Amino acid sequence: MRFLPEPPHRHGAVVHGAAAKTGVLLVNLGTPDAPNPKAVRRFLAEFLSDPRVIEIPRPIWWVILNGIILNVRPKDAAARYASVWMAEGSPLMVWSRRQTAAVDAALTARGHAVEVVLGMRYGNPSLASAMQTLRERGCDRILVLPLYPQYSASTTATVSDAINALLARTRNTPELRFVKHFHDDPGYIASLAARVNDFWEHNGRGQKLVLSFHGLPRRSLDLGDPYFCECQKTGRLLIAALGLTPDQVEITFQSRFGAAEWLQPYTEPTLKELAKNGVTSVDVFCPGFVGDCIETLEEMAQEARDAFLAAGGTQYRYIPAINDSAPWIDALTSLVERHLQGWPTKAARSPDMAAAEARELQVQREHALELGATD
Ligand SMILES: C=CC1=C(C)c2cc3[nH]c(cc4nc(cc5[nH]c(cc1n2)c(C)c5CCC(=O)O)C(CCC(=O)O)=C4C)c(C)c3C=C
Ligand SMILES: [Fe+2]
Ligand SMILES: [Fe+2]
Repeated sequence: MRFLPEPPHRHGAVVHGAAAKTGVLLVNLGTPDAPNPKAVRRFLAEFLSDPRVIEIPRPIWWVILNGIILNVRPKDAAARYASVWMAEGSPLMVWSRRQTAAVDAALTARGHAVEVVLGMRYGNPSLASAMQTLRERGCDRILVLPLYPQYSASTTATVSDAINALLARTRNTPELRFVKHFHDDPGYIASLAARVNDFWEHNGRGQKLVLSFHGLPRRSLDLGDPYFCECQKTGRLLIAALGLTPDQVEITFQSRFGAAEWLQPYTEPTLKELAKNGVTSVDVFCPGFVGDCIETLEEMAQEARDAFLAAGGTQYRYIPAINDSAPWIDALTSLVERHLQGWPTKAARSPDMAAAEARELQVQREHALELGATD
């Protein structure tokens, strides 16, 4: 077993971690580095090789992935990514970065001295680089918060898998906490409701509100994954917060991938059905995505719109995700704060103490160099 290099530290009289800090690692799925087939292929190869995502026996899946999917999908997906790419990059990256910076600032404003970084499960910035950043900043306690409100093995559990795999190669491991989900968090629900109400205030209300969640293979539900039920609960709570009745809303599942049955009802067929049944205007919102990304901006705001209008609908409006809206940043900051309870996070250090810590860090670096550290 080869261990990852340890950052500079000191033995003996100085207690390890005397100046240990608390880190917060926000994690999202990840996205290609560029909207071109090569970058998309690299991203999809990593993502779709994860056995938590595709639960098909490896030899069979390897042939399908490398023989078909990675030859066909990147070109088409690159064009779809290009259609939503922002000046600063992929929407998922842009919103994740803004959320990270905003939570960092909000925690500081609330008096916490913690390090907040962003890591992506696939692609960049990798979880390895994010964990390394936290180590270099002296974090010996780390709170990991996957930015998925609803737990699923294919999204949330694979984050803890990856972090634990990194720690399995680390000698001096940090103290760790994982947030499992926040599908029923009152602050999250309130920020969803605020987004929808705000949209309606400015644009009026459509006949139906469609709440579309990312899908999963139906089999995951049968095997005990709570994702489906958590989506339903988020939907129920949001409907209540909006003061609506269930008949004014459809809860659906999008982004079906592959030939197997996925969670139902499917979003696009439901939209077509609504149009055929005389519903002419719909408002579409995706509560499971805390930031807009290709799945919302391309699939929901473009593809699904075309399908609804082609089926006879006349007005289709996509309501943007909660992104960096003030209520959501506030809710996310409170969520972090709550999960940090019991860990020292306050910046209650005098300038003298800060100077002493800086000197100590310098001594530790020199000491490590004497010992021949190379990192
Ligand atoms: C919100 C939760 C998500 C679940 C659950 C989820 C499951 C899941 N996804 C795929 C396949 C793909 N997903 C893709 C993009 C994508 N998926 C999520 C979130 C969930 N996925 C996000 C936030 C994104 C956007 C990434 C971005 O760059 O913006 C893609 C890539 C896009 C495409 O080619 O269509 C695939 C493929 C599976 C198989 C799965 C569960 C088994
Ligand atoms: Fe040491
Ligand atoms: Fe997905």
